[in-house]
Amino acid sequence: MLHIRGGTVVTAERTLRADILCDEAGLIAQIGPDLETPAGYEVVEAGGLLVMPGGIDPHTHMEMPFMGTIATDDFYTGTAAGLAGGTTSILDFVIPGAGRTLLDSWRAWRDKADKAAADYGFHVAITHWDDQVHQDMETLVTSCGVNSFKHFMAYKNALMVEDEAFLHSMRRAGELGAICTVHAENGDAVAYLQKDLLAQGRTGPEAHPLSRPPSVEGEATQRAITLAGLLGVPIYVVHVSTEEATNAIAQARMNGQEVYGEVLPQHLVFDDQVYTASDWLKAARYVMSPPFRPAHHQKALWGGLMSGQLHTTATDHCCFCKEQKEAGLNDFTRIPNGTPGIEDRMSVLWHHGVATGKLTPEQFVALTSTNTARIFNMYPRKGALAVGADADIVLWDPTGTRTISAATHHQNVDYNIYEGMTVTGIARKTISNGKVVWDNGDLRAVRGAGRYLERPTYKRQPRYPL
Ligand SMILES: NC(=O)NCCC(=O)O
Ligand SMILES: [Zn+2]
Ligand SMILES: [Zn+2]
Repeated sequence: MLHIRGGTVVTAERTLRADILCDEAGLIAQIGPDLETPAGYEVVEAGGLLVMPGGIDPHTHMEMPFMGTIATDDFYTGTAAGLAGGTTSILDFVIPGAGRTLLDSWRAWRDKADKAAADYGFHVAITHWDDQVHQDMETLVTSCGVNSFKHFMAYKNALMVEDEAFLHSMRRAGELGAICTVHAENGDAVAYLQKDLLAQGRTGPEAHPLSRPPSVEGEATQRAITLAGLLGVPIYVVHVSTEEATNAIAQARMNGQEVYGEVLPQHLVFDDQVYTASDWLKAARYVMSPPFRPAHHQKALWGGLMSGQLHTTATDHCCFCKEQKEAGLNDFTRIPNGTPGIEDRMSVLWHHGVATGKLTPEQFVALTSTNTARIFNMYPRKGALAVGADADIVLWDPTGTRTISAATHHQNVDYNIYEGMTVTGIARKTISNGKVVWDNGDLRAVRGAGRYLERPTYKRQPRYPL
């Protein structure tokens, strides 16, 4: 039981001086100025610190089987690293293996995630369509606490979903009160360009962004929005990385369509120059999809976040070590796609967003926690500092600094994309379900302490006639 004393509470709506009491059940019991410390409560001094809802990362891939290998951060190490950076919940992805049902796959992910140190929920990927998928979607929604499904328009011959199956899935999700999310890149175009580049002898990581130019994302984003619009269902676009996609989302919203966009901090701070490194491994470590873009796209992403046309920040945390990346030494299309970052999302966004004056602290809370909780129907249990909410809280030092390095990070991966970046804005203490789990450098993550987040459905009416 904790008494968080003397801090400045920041929510997505407002900033005020207040104390917070966290009870035995790990819930917020009281918020107010100058509270008395009840008997048996430990005092956590928060003077000079901001007290904010714990971060929620809506896009991670812990121990994901992908491109012939498995991402190295598992549900324990990955969520523990998140706690060190102020993130107290994640939404990960169930990826159905070949021949496995959605339900079996969901159970397998539940087993894997049992060791998580922080709370977690799942989006479930739909990669094809048949009667079993139709049935399992209902079971997942009604009995398994799943209210979101994922669609990959890229990764042809692997995870890619055809438009017809995507439409079936969106209609079904709409009927069930779930939301569809989408990785928007034209997978056919990517496969075509990859083949072309390899035929030209372009085998190195510098060919990766050439195989997935911005227009490939722009087209797929527009297509996803169009298909969702045909059915009158909401759509959430993951890892928006281009001006084209940002504009498509903003335009659709202006037309009254319910469209959400997610941004990764790495797309806000790195450009396509990362692929020009003469050291192969250095460039390969930045191979992720969508790739890093020419610098002008960053301006559009910041603008989208600042104006409210883009809504959440995530990491797409997906770790592959040197030996795994080296699978693509002679062929860039075999480099496992993915970059780490769960530990650094909040600091990088504060440093480049709030400390530079682009975002207010309240917007920071909205973009790192509250909007995700609202979109994926976890609010106000998550994403809020309110009586009755889970006591997932970060005590944030807005002027504290740290230099990011693989030598000191807690992620189970042998590099850090932000290596050497000194950031202002750090998590001094992280509280997960009422327990201090990160205390100024001391990580006290508990294996298995994380709980599965059952997310109820939305009560929505389609906005257009089906
Ligand atoms: N993003 C990435 O490169 N790897 C993880 C899978 C995905 O989200 O596309
Ligand atoms: Zn993706
Ligand atoms: Zn992803």
